[in-house]
Amino acid sequence: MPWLLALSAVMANKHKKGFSLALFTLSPHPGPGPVPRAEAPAEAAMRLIQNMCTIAEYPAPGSVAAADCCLGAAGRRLVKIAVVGASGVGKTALVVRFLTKRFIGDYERNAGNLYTRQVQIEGETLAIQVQDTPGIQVHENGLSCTEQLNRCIRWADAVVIVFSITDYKSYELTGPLHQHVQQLHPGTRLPVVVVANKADLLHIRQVDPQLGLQLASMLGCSFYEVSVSENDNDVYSAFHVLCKEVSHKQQPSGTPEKRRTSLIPRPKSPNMQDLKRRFKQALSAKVRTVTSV
Ligand SMILES: Nc1nc2c(ncn2[C@@H]2O[C@H](COP(=O)(O)OP(=O)(O)OP(=O)(O)O)[C@@H](O)[C@H]2O)c(=O)[nH]1
Repeated sequence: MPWLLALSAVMANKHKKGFSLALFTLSPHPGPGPVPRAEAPAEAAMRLIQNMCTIAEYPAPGSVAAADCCLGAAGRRLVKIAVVGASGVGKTALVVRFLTKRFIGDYERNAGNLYTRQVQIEGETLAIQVQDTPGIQVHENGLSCTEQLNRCIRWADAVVIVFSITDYKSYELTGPLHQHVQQLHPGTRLPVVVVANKADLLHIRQVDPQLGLQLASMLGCSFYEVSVSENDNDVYSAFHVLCKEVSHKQQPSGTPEKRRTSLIPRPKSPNMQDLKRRFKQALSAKVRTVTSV
């Protein structure tokens, strides 16, 4: 579609220059929904692009600067999220829905774009970067993750694992993928949310909602079954929950630390009588030394 190409070109171009796109809608609000049929596609794409502004230059995932960076534009705290899953499950659709509140319906095969927006979490504005990743191919002998994908996972503070309810294989990938994510972050537990997409396609469902829920709770993750094509609230909630988890993790609570230190017993104040006695002893020893000389 030419208008889609125009949008991709703008995104790709910004990308080359190291820019990210940001949408200045901060909190959930009733979105305009899918692009109305009557609107000319080129017009819709232009409106979409105009809604986006560049807020900052960010280092690309994988670079040393990116790895060290935890502050976004204007000194805001930065949360980096990678969206991973099998091919065709709707990763790009999910990211675009989250960024623009729109479902466009036809996407270029993923080129691994990085997007930025701001969100309000518990009264604080956070800059969040969302990395769309190429679909993982499922092989007989398990996961086949490219180095590019591994770099994105290492770069991320949190991960969204997406599967499609119409593709059992994509569901089966979730467990091994979660394990892989955690292995790439040794010594810490990376926040992960599991998203089952395409909930509108009930007639071709292959994955029961209970299965997704059970798996996610076994993995210790939040779970959302969503239809990116029909609804943006659940999509927003999934990202919001993840950002909140990262935000809490980034701020190791000062209060328990304080509480812990206050539990350590203070040394007893020295006994005055004892001090006087020791002082006299020291004094008389000194007098003895002087007289003996
Ligand atoms: N019916 C329906 N279709 C969806 C939904 N989400 C995505 N799709 C469609 O699924 C197809 C694949 O979507 P993408 O977003 O390109 O999937 P992807 O996971 O990024 O795919 P790769 O780039 O190959 O990894 C597209 O035709 C989307 O329109 C949904 O919630 N419902």
